Parts: sequence; C-alpha cells; structure tokens
Amino acid sequence: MPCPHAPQPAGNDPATPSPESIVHEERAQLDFSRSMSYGDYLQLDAVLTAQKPLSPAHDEMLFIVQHQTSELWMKLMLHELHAATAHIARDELQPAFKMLARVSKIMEQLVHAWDVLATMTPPEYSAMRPYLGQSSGFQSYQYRCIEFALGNKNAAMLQPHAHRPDLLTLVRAAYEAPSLYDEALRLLARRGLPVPASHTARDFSLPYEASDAVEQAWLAVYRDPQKYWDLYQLGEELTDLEDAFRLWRFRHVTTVERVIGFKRGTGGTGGVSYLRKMLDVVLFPEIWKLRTDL
Ligand code: HEM
Ligand SMILES: N[C@@H](CC(=O)c1ccccc1NC=O)C(=O)O
Repeated sequence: MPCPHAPQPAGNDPATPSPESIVHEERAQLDFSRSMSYGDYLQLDAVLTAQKPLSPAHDEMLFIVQHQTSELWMKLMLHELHAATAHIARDELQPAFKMLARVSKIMEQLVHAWDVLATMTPPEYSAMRPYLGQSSGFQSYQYRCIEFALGNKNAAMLQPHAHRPDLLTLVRAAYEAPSLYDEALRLLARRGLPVPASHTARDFSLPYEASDAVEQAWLAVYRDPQKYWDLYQLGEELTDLEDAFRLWRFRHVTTVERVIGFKRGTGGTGGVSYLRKMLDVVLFPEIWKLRTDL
C-alpha cells in the first residue's frame, strides 16, 4: 500500500528546506535495528493485524475499528475506575477525583464516537450483518465489568461468559465487589453522615436499592458544601459520570434504530426495545433525587 505521507519533491524556493535536510538537521533517530521503536513499544504488529473482516462489505472495517477502539477506551476506563474506587476506600479523594474526571471524559469520547458509526447506512450494515452470527455487544465482558463497577448488578449478565472461565472470573469479581457508589456511601458513613448499615455492609452483588436515609446523607452534603467540600465534589463527579453514561446509552439506541429499526438483536434481545429499557437505569439514584428535594 503506498504511504500517504511519502516525501514530496522539494519546491524551487531555495529557502524551503528539503524533507531530507529537515530530518537530518533535527537529528531524528533513524536506525531501529537495535533499539525499541514506536511500533515495538505499542505492539502495533498485534494491534494492527487484529482487524479481520468476515464479509466482502467495505463498511465492516469501520464496524471492527469502532468496536476495537471502544474496547480499548473501556480498558482504560476500568483501569481508572478500579483505582478511583480503591482510593475512595482509603479516603484519598484527590487522586480519585482526577481519575473520575478522566473516566467521564472517556465516556464523552465514546459518545462522540457514535458520529463515525452513524455514517453507516442500513443497506451498508445489512451487507455485513449476516456475518455477525449471534455475536453482540451484549457479550462485551469489559462493558459488563463497567456496569458492575458502577453498581448496575444483574446475575443474569454473567451467563454469556460461562463458556470462558477466565473471563467469567473477571466479570464475577466485578459483580461481587463493592461498586464505586458503594465505596462513596461507606466514605459518607466514615465522615459521620447517617448512612444506614443496610447500605454500607450489604451483599454487594445485589442490585442497589435507593434509600431515603442515603438521600438525607447526600442532602446534608449539598446543603452545606463549604463544610463537606470534598464529598460535594465527589457527588458532582458521580453526576458528571452518570450524565455522560446516559448520553452514551441514548446515542447507542438512536444509532441502532437508524441502522436496524426494530429488528431483533443478534444477541437475542428485542433490540431497540431492550436498549430503551436500559435508558431507565439510574446508577446513583439519591444524587439525582436530592436535586428535587434540596
Ligand atoms: C450498527 C451498530 C450497532 C448495532 C446495530 C447494535 C445493536 C445492538 C443491539 C440490538 C443490542 C441488544 C443486544 C442484542 O440483542 O444484540 C446491543 C447491545 C449492546 N451493544 Fe450494540 N450495536 C451497535 C454498535 C455498538 C457499538 C459501537 C458498541 C460499542 C462497544 C456497542 C456495544 C453494545 C453493548 C455494550 C451492548 C449491551 C448493552 C446492555 O446490555 O445494556 N454496540 N447492540
Ligand atoms: N447486536 C447487533 C450486532 C452488533 O452490533 C454487534 C455484533 C458483533 C460485535 C459487536 C456488535 N455491536 C454491538 O452490539 C445487531 O443486532 O445487529
């Protein structure tokens, strides 16, 4: 394949340095026979040979790259979420804030990424869809770990990973661990706010249940931000994160509707009807409810 950045012939203007002289004067490293190059460091041989379209459709490359880049961003998101949750558990809020801000920005990045996929029309997708078989984003183990890390626990979502014990172990660990929100509530309790034991020492694999008492604890924070500044900042960082996640879910369902309408999903769900139900998920319910009651 021709390189799109191949050197162009130098112009006639004697003041214009030739491409060769620029590289020479900058003393750029040119010999990588005995040192680590860009591609070596980034494992680009592995990354850039992992796009293997199954169909003759032109647009399958877009579909693959879109999903692979999303999975890479999810990998970083999980890295940051785990670290942020651990910092909160150790009362180290400043590093946690930085990580949570990064997670929200990654989510925003994924929201904007839908614009690229939305350039694919229904006939373009129909040309490759039969080649997907029964595979679906529903089976993304990293996505499920993110949902669990954010507190959206559902035992049924472990099943698609039963055929891969290595992945099931990862997803189960996220399912059983305290979520980011669980650790936030334990922090509030350590600061003397009246969070009930039902919400600090619960079975963390159960779906989260909203509580009036927890809302009262957050209300105390939001009624006196000066006194509880870091907890107030935590509440707003959680709000930013859920806000961005809601936008991602919305762009997903809208993109799916414009591409496949109301067809059933390859993963076996009703498709748009399933994704619309997911729009009703509330990760941090008391943080939203307090705004009405403040
Ligand atoms: C044309 C593009 C897409 C279509 C038509 C589509 C369609 C669907 C459908 C119908 C479902 C429901 C499960 C099923 O029955 O298959 C689903 C779930 C899912 N998709 Fe997509 N999707 C698309 C792109 C993407 C992209 C780019 C991602 C990013 C990684 C993604 C991630 C997911 C995830 C994580 C789920 C599970 C959601 C949940 O359980 O709440 N999808 N998708
Ligand atoms: N569920 C989609 C298929 C799909 O989108 C998909 C298939 C394989 C790998 C990733 C996918 N993306 C998100 O669900 C469909 O029903 O067309």
